[in-house]
Amino acid sequence: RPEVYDTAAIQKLDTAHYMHPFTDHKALGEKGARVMVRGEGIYLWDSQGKKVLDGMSGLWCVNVGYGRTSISEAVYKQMETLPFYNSFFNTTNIPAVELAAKLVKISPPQFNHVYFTGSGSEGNDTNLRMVRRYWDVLGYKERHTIISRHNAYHGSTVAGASLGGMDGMHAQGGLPIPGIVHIGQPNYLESGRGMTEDEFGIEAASWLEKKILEVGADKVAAFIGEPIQGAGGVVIPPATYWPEIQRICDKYGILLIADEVICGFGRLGKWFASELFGIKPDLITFAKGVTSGYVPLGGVLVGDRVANVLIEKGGEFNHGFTYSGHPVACAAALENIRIIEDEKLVERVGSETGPYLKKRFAELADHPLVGYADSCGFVAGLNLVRVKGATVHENVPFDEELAVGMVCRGYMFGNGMIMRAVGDRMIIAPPLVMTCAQIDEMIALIRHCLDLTYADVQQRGWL
Ligand SMILES: Cc1ncc(COP(=O)(O)O)c(CNc2cccc(C(=O)O)c2)c1O
Repeated sequence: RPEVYDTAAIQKLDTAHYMHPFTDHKALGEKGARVMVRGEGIYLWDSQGKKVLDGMSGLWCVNVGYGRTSISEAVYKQMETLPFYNSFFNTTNIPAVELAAKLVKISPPQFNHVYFTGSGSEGNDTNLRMVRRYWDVLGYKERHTIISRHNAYHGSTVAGASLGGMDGMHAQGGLPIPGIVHIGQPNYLESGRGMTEDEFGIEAASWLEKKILEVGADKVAAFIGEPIQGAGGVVIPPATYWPEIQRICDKYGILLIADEVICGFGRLGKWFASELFGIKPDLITFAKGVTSGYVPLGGVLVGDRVANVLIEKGGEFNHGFTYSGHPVACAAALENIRIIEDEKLVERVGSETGPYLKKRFAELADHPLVGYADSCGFVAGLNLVRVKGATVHENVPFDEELAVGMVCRGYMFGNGMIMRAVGDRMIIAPPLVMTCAQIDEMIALIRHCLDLTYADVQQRGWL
């Protein structure tokens, strides 16, 4: 491809024909989209030759970094032999079988079966149908309700968006669908005032038991949660939260679904975050990091408790997708996982680069704009505040409509760094291949952009 691109022409066509996800199309049309053309390692280039450090791994997914020719070679080879075949009608294909076996090997011991989909949303739609089918087969026809959390993100299909707790999504399309209810999120900053983190973790988990008793335990099928909420702004729960959630699920016999679309495949320093948080989920949703985003793939790790009932007593499970077990996507995933293993990326994030990122990122809390900074493995977030208080609960936020997070994001993008703004919370989820030296480079870039943002809001009189 030419190094020089006619950006204006591409933007014109883009605005004329391409409706982007989660986008105000008209507003975007007025300024034109940034055209990304190449990736290498942790960097991206746009059509105007600008290089940018991809602090978000694309969309939380490019765990092995860009430019992995061994993945494109594996995809090319598979394309050349069997570019597609389905797994309906008693057929299968080798990459899907090998990937299922591989996922069983690297996942916690209760998982011996895998269900493939094309995305994380489809994975959560599969979860909803699976857990309801499980209880039906066992004769508990009433156990159909799934409990989730406010501000959770579980996808954008009707079930995925309903399982999610994003009000803006529910408002478009009459969601949530019946049988899905939400409890508060374990956000210490937001709701933990007057409690220690550990006390708040127990309190937040108790909201699940309250909801179960409100709905009626005999009507609850499952609880779903992200170990760490990603799109909701990197909400890292207190250490006491998940073990208490597990205890409550066990007490009422409720299935536990861990949505690890972001947290899986090494991002938190374990193959799966459930191991880190001391929970034993019955189902794990995965996508993103399974192929590092090179080819769309998602699915569900199906624990023995559910698999055995569906397999031994369920007969035909009437669910599935054209691209379930897609051979090319599975071939990409197999090579992606081989790279993660070969380069020991999970161990590196767990014992070297994750702790280093934690240390360096925490230093940003000394910046006058930063009221709180926290991280876990390779996800991190910091809060931009107008006034820093003596404690995190005494920080004074900016007025929401000033959208200081977007001002900061603008400086980041303009200075060669991609950092996501969720309100005034700035988050990163960098590629797992990042070295300590590159972490230093990223922190320096973030600090520089915080300085620019600070000068800007000072000049506007917003402080
Ligand atoms: C935890 C979780 N579960 C399910 C999905 C849905 O996966 P698919 O997109 O492949 O259907 C996700 C996806 N996560 C996601 C998707 C789009 C935007 C953002 C953001 O942070 O703005 C995050 C996710 O983060």
